[in-house]
Amino acid sequence: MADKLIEINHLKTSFRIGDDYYAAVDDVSLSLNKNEVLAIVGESGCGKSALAFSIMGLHNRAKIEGEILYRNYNLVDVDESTWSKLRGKNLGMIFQDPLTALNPLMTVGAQISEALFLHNRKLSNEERKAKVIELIEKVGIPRPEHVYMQYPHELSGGMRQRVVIAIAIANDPEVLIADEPTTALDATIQSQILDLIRELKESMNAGIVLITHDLGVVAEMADRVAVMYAGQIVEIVDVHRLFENPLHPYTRSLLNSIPNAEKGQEKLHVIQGIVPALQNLPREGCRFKDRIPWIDESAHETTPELHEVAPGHFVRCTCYKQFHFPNEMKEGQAHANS
Ligand SMILES: Nc1ncnc2c1ncn2[C@@H]1O[C@H](COP(=O)(O)OP(=O)(O)OP(=O)(O)O)[C@@H](O)[C@H]1O
Repeated sequence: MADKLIEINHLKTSFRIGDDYYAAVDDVSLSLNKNEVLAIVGESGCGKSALAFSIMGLHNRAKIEGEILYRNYNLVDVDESTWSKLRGKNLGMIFQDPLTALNPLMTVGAQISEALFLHNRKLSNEERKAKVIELIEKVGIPRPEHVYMQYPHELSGGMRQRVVIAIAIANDPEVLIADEPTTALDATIQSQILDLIRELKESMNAGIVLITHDLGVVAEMADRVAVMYAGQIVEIVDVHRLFENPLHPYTRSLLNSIPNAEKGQEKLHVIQGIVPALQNLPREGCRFKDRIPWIDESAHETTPELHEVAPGHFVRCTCYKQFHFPNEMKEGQAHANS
């Protein structure tokens, strides 16, 4: 695990629905390296947050199997008292919605101060206050002394998200999980927050797991990308190859659904359908197969695996070899018939 901060092996996170358990994260294996941003991307409902919450030990009613190796811990097995030492100290989390992440009844200063106090009792009150002001400044909030005394509702959405980030980085975590950190913000503020996370990555030496459904954010921020579909990783590769040579049909359809000025009026290829509910997921076979019915059944594996098709480029199921968009097929046939 030389450069690996976290190594996840065969992680399965299942929720009880009725009398049975259903896996929202199913046999996920991946690692997070030092100083990298690993993006987890996929449609709503594909299991991104379930994965993030599993890494942070925040699913108290789910059944979690497999391994999440961090230092000499398997985070799947650690008890709550160990978690209270690790969470917020070694592993920080930036939540999606700053309004629900912050306590409306506590001032900004008190909330950041509490995050520091939980893991560092040695600081005097004055030292802690100075550190809080420094953190408020570090996340780019003007007039830190004034903001120290303010309540969350007195700040704009972008400033509130900066406070959430100040809390997440208060104890210099080496792993930072950012779950859709800009979804609740408008476009200008979104890019400021992304700039801030990028700067923090440089200054903190942290590994960042960035959960997003936005491929624009992926292009700007990620070093490596794991594409998730229906609880499974379907492709993992570095960000350059993801955009230049996407292989899994799901990845290709995600990329083709981005509006692009160069494409002009050309129609976007959008794959119909949605991620099935957990109870309706097929227990075997390629989970994406129903959304690409024009691909021959024999192209899919019975038990799809992640194949390393080039160094560091992994793709699930052999169906990627035969995948094409329906219109490409028509063009191909037209050539064949001419
Ligand atoms: N506590 C829970 N109990 C039962 N099912 C759950 C629970 N949490 C999540 N799920 C289900 O697990 C699946 C994955 O959900 P998850 O929130 O991880 O998806 P996501 O990719 O993060 O989506 P979004 O981008 O909308 O947040 C969904 O089908 C969801 O309904």
